[in-house]
Amino acid sequence: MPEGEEPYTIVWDTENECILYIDQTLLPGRYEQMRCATVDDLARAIRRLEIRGAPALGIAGAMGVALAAVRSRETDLERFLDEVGRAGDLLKGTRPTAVNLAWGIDRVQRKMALTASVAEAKSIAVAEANAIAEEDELTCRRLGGFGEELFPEKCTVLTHCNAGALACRCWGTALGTIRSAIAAGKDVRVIACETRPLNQGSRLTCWELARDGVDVTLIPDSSAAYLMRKGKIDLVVVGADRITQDAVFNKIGTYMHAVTAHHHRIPFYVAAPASTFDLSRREADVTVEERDRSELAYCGDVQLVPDDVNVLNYAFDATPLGLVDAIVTEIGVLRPPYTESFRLLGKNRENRP
Ligand SMILES: CSC[C@@H](O)[C@@H](O)C(=O)COP(=O)(O)O
Repeated sequence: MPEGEEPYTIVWDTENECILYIDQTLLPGRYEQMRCATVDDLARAIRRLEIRGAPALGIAGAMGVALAAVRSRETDLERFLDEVGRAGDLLKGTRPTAVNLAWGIDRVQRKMALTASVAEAKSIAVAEANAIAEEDELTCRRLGGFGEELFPEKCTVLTHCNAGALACRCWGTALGTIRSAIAAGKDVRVIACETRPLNQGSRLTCWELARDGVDVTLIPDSSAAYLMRKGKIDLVVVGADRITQDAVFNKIGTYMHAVTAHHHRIPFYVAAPASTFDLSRREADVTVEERDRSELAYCGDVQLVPDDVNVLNYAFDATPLGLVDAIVTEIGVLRPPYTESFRLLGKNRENRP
């Protein structure tokens, strides 16, 4: 990282062989870099959403494998790889819907499996995790460049959750398209949905856009439909946690925006890297993460629901592809019919690591 610049969301600390990350649960009140030196610490940080957002989870998973590797005292290669494999499985279980986490873990483990010694496997693990992090920045900037072409010269864009710099190494996916449109001289205003119950929209999206001087306005999630009806939204752009053959998984509430945008004939776009595609699966094959009742039942120390009432807290929903007007990737903009676009994307991925 160039001196004087802000830290990336998540980086490998070469000197101390550990992970440094911005704790996203503290924002917007505190902007603090934390250290994570064990796989158990990393698993806890991911479960608590201190590290979150699909591409950032991909980097975290990759660095988690590197962490397990450098901390291991095992000298036999086979037993060493087994130990690192168990660490990978533990990390995969922390967030089952966001496919980038498993993707990052598998990619580093595949490279390690080709090595001839423990020492070589350790250095390959660190190198591959760093490569994934560096590629993420290039990917977001490329994706942003393709995405900005979808923006009119002057527009108001609605986004949900946080698919920004904090959800990646930097720049962002959905917010990357917004940043690229602004960098191209377009006049873009952003409407950020608060994203109940954990408020990634108000806490993170508003924080990072306001800091960049972007014109951003916060709304409750429930205002989106009315603003669309009043003609106040020109397009919607969101990120993704997993894209299957038939649906886009993203933060709970995304489907609601897609249906409403479709009703009002407002373009609904998804921005996601190729690593978020899971084209061997369909919507029905994917486990949607359910989170603790406390996230809905409390606001800080204040109880919001009686103890004996059931709470259902899905972290994500799935939007059928029929509601998605385009998917912006680092390879280009995919348009319906997606069967053909996905075939080309799959071919392109075969030629990459
Ligand atoms: C570029 S990140 C895209 C998604 O990961 C984002 O929109 C999202 O749903 C994140 O959910 P979270 O539960 O905060 O990890």
